[in-house]
Amino acid sequence: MSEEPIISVRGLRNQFGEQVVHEDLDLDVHAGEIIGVVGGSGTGKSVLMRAIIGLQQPAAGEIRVLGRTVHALDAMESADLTRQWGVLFQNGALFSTLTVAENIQVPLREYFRLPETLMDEIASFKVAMVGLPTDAGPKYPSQLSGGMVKRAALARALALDPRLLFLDEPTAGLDPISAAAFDTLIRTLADAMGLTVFLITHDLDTLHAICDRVAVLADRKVLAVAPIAELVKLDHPWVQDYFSGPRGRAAGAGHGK
Ligand SMILES: Nc1ncnc2c1ncn2[C@@H]1O[C@H](COP(=O)(O)OP(=O)(O)OP(=O)(O)O)[C@@H](O)[C@H]1O
Repeated sequence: MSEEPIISVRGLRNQFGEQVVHEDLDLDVHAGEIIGVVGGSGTGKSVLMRAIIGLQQPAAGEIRVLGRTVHALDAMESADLTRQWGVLFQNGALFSTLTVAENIQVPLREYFRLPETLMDEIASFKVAMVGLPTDAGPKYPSQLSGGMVKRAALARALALDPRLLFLDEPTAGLDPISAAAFDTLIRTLADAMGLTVFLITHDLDTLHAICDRVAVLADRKVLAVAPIAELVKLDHPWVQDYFSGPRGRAAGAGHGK
């Protein structure tokens, strides 16, 4: 693990009017890890992700990503940093009027002027990388299954070969078999590409299967960050309900824990 965390959040405060979502929140994410982010509905997982990628201006605190302070960059520095990460938003729809290949090329066109043949080669490579069949490239999103749409969106998020990947509930809405296959894909790609992954999920199987550590959001903070085996020992009502309730126990048992 590198000396400086890839993501470092200190004293973060986010609020909307009177509603304080985060207060004095700290979090470090280390290079090469898959960190799962969990918490009850409305605890601010998506807001935290949006703050880290610069889409939500915090009321206080500092966020550093890859050694740079996210909310203190000029437009060029910001663009330079932004291309180091890929994002799959919660309802991260593809552009419905573009084919899969064209969707993958959107971020490429934003940053580079490349010959069309090279664009097509890159799109084909990304399609293969996420385990889609070759003929998925010319298809429109409406012609794909839910699992294939997620893979295509992942291919788009990986278009610029990012160092960091942000995923907001990537397996939501998938059947268990497709979800497990998607988990495996994330782990395989993360290992192969040396990616650091910030993964918001409610899916206990995902946490057990692929996360190195899990951050629990509660009481406006990151309550704890640890491997699941340690987290389950935490004496906090939400943590106990979540990890040691029937679904948590079943997911743990399914992964030999
Ligand atoms: N742009 C916004 N304006 C006002 N309130 C917002 C905004 N974005 C988020 N919030 C509020 O911030 C809180 C945290 O929202 P967020 O979407 O981060 O929760 P979450 O933990 O990701 O929830 P879930 O698990 O249900 O997706 C919620 O109460 C939400 O209503």
